[in-house]
Amino acid sequence: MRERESETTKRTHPKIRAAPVEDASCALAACGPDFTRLSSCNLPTETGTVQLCVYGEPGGASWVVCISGAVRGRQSVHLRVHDACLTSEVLGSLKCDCALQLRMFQQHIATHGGVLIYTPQEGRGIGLANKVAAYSLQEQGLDTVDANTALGLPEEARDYTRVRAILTDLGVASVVLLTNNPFKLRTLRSLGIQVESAASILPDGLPEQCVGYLRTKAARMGHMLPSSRLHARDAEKAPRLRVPEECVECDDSLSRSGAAETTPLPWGERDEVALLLKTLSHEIERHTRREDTTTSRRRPFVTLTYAQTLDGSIAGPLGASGERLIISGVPSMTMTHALRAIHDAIIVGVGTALADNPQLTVRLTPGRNPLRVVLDGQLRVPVDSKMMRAGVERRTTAAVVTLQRTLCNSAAAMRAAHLRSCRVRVLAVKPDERGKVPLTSALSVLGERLRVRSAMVEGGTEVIASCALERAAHRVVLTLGPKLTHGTRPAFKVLSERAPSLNEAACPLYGVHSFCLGDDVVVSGRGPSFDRLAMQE
Ligand SMILES: Nc1nc2c(ncn2[C@@H]2O[C@H](COP(=O)(O)OP(=O)(O)OP(=O)(O)O)[C@@H](O)[C@H]2O)c(=O)[nH]1
Repeated sequence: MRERESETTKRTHPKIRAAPVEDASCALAACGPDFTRLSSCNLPTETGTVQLCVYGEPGGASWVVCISGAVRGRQSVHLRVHDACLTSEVLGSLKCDCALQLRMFQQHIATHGGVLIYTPQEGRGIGLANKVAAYSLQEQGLDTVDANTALGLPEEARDYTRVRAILTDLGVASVVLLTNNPFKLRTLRSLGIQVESAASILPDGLPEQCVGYLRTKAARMGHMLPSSRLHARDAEKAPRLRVPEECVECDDSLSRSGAAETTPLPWGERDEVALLLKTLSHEIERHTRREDTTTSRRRPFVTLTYAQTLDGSIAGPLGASGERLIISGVPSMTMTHALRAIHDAIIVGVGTALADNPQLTVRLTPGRNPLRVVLDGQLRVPVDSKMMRAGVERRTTAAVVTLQRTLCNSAAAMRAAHLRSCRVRVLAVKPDERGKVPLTSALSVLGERLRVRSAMVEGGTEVIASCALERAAHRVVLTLGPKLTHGTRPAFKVLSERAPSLNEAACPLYGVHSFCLGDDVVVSGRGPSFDRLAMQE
């Protein structure tokens, strides 16, 4: 019997147990020198003849590779890393889309050439017996993620080190990865595999029974799936994707063509999100150049970004239950992560840090995490909150901007020392007339002391309001989620002490542009700090 059995499962599902570790096909030793090509042949298939190679180590599981066309020394080879799913591919299960994706990619490489790596990592690496135990828990109402964890198993146990060894053996120079799964993209890149871009792979004719699984993959595992596919009644007859902006991370050309007639392009090159990212990167670069040459102030470029419902509620816990209000869909969340990745810092107020305990990292797209900054006049942020944790990184990953007078208090000074010992930078500024940390002072100190050149302001209500009142934003990117919440969480506080009138406080945006992203609408415009001259130089 497995020793690390989940206590939860024992209590709530006494008959369902995780299988012994040996059963899990993921229980593979680290990829060593014994992992080699064992055999190969030409294989005629329904979709064309492929070169079939089997890789493995003595006594280990087989990694099956199908190659179509010439790939040695080639760039942009179309690659799918497909993990075994016996239930779907052999038994015809309708619970997931694995078999359809596999067949779609086989058809794709018959036309375009490419490499299919079929891995023995059944059940996302937990093995067949455990996957079936997880299915059994799903019959009792758990979703695919909770079922794994209830068994005491990780939600994701796949290891792609062998993919690198296979591609090296095949001499593939770089790949276009066909997946909807950002985890795969991140993992392959972190292994040093040259992934030039990702394209999504969305088969037509999805069975209604797999919609719940897809929905969980999108909501809990960050899969890039357009919302049109996530409604049971639409799944089967869902049209191929029509609009590119429905899938941000991955290009959707495969799904639009259905039968894979077109070549996947680098993600989002043509779409609105890519344009926004490009514009913003350009503006940040111009702003930085101007600040470096013409002023000693060094105030960062500021992008104010947040999501709100149609009636103006922003994200965060609601009421006593602490249930989170989710506003935007996965494509918009992905856009937010891509925006984070092009900024040096991300700023929130201490209220948000305490209420939401956000990570503020880049997880749904590739890219570097920004410096996480909290405006915290009383130094209340816990050192073990997610955004303060430095992890294994050596560079400064988090900073707190507090008030000079707070540091005169000995208890607060000790908290500051504790934060510093955890590699969190503590900076202090003078208070504004309300006794709070002024956003513009925080920006200046971040620019001057930490060389922050661009900052994204994400919330909460007070910081958003300060951004407007202090006219600090160079650009605003607002996501509108098509929901009504009865005004439970108003986005803006009117800081009436400082603004004689609402009209005086309101700052207009210029060059406003909007586009649909999944079910959401994104509105972007230049803010009051935008400097046209800097952009023209
Ligand atoms: N543990 C578990 N594994 C599942 C379940 N349904 C499918 N799988 C496995 O999930 C793996 C495929 O992973 P997915 O998450 O469906 O898709 P992906 O490969 O990560 O992403 P794509 O590249 O977009 O297909 C296969 O190994 C399946 O056996 C489930 O409910 N529980």
